[in-house]
Amino acid sequence: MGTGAIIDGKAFAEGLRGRVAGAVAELVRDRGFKPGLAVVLVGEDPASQVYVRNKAKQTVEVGMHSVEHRLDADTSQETLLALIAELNADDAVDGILVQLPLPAQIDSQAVLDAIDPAKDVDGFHVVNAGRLATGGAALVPCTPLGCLLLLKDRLGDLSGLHAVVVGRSNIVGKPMAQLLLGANCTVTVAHSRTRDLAAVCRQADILVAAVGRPEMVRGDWIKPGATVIDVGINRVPAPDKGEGKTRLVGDVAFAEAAEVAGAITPVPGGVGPMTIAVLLRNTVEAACRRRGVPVPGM
Ligand SMILES: Nc1nc2c(c(=O)[nH]1)N[C@@H](CN(C=O)c1ccc(C(=O)N[C@@H](CCC(=O)O)C(=O)O)cc1)CN2
Ligand SMILES: [Mg+2]
Repeated sequence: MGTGAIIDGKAFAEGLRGRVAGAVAELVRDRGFKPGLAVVLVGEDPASQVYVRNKAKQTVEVGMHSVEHRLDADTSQETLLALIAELNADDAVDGILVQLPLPAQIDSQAVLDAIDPAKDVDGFHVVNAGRLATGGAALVPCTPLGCLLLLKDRLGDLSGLHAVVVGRSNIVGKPMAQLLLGANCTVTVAHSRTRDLAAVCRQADILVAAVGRPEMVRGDWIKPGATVIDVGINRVPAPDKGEGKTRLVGDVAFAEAAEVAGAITPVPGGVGPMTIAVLLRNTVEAACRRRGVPVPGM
């Protein structure tokens, strides 16, 4: 097997943002409303600050209304819930996103479940998770939906393929498994306690790695020709770049895996950029559904 093709998530995300911008322009022109997204950041986590800034910037770039709320790290759950209630009631806000992780004094799921499910553009509310699991009209978590879009773009029909998802988080692993089931894959969910994980991965036509362990999935875990989606974003020391320097790596040992895979997403530039592009798409979808307007093709 030669070197696998690189799946360019950055380019795909750029195309998706262009289609979202087209849909927003159409809604403004023909329906007289502009979708709006509110992002909420609690605390000063540097990575979260970057993500929230990029979300607000890209919201404006596609022509939508953007609202940003930054709260201190010691904000109480009560204060955060009061802000969510305000945003739920604000008609200019179609989507509400609370950046994760939240500080330890806050019960994350309680906050996520306080968001109006119709405005839950992250798809983390228990109602949207339930709808996704039962085939209803859900708002779907952005990262796994981004992975599915990349897979369909690469492979077309996924019916009958064996997909192995490594990781069982509510944010990626579980919704990813639901989406792949919905696309008629045979799905295995593996995790840190799975016995002979390498052998399980070797059965995969589609391998999705979402464990948060740098370069855990090795080249010899991959079936020749498989499509590999690497959700991991791990910052590791890079002494070769100089003292104290770091670099980003995924959950997959990229160079080894690319030798065996049919196609693979890189880190950075693979799944990561899809997350925000899908968030914008979900916001348009939420805005249209709330108003009973057909969702434009994106
Ligand atoms: N409420 C949410 N919180 C978090 C989510 C989420 O979807 N909703 N996902 C992640 C963080 N995230 C967005 O919030 C996110 C992660 C990564 C990227 C991205 O573009 N990554 C780049 C590399 C960026 C870098 O240099 O650090 C890439 O992979 O190419 C965008 C968004 C956790 N929290
Ligand atoms: Mg917590």
